[in-house]
Amino acid sequence: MDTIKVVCGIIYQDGKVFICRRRPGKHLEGYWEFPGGKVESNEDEKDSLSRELHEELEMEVEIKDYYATSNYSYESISIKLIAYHCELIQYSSKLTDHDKFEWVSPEDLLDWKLAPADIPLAKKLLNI
Ligand SMILES: Nc1nc2c([nH]c(=O)n2[C@H]2C[C@H](O)[C@@H](COP(=O)(O)OP(=O)(O)OP(=O)(O)O)O2)c(=O)[nH]1
Repeated sequence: MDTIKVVCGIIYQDGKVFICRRRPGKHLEGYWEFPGGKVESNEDEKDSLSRELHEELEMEVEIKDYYATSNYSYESISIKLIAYHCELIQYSSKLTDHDKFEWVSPEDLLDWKLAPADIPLAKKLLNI
């Protein structure tokens, strides 16, 4: 099975974390995720994350430390989901690939229907 490399941001503002819902028509529609996207070949992970956040959300962040990687096999594809901590610089509610966003307390993350690959990342934030 092919493995794709995906980078995502755990984006904080005032102690809350940003999640967004994949819009209808997308793979995993209706699931909530940490925003990001596929890393192109030879692309630096942080450059890729900045690019995806601009393209999908017109969001600007400061990318901080590497956080963790979650490897997950869906039916037709395996993904290596690489997460970085980020701090929000600027966002004005623009959505393209998603139909909703929320700022949530880390302890409430598991109440949301997260994409399966994201659940280990959310659990790690809670030390469980
Ligand atoms: N961006 C992001 N993608 C995730 C997360 N969790 C997870 O399983 N994924 C999956 C969904 C997608 O199959 C893939 C990310 O690709 P992408 O977000 O660039 O998707 P894309 O725009 O190319 O859309 P598509 O081709 O899948 O329709 O990884 C996550 O937290 N963030």
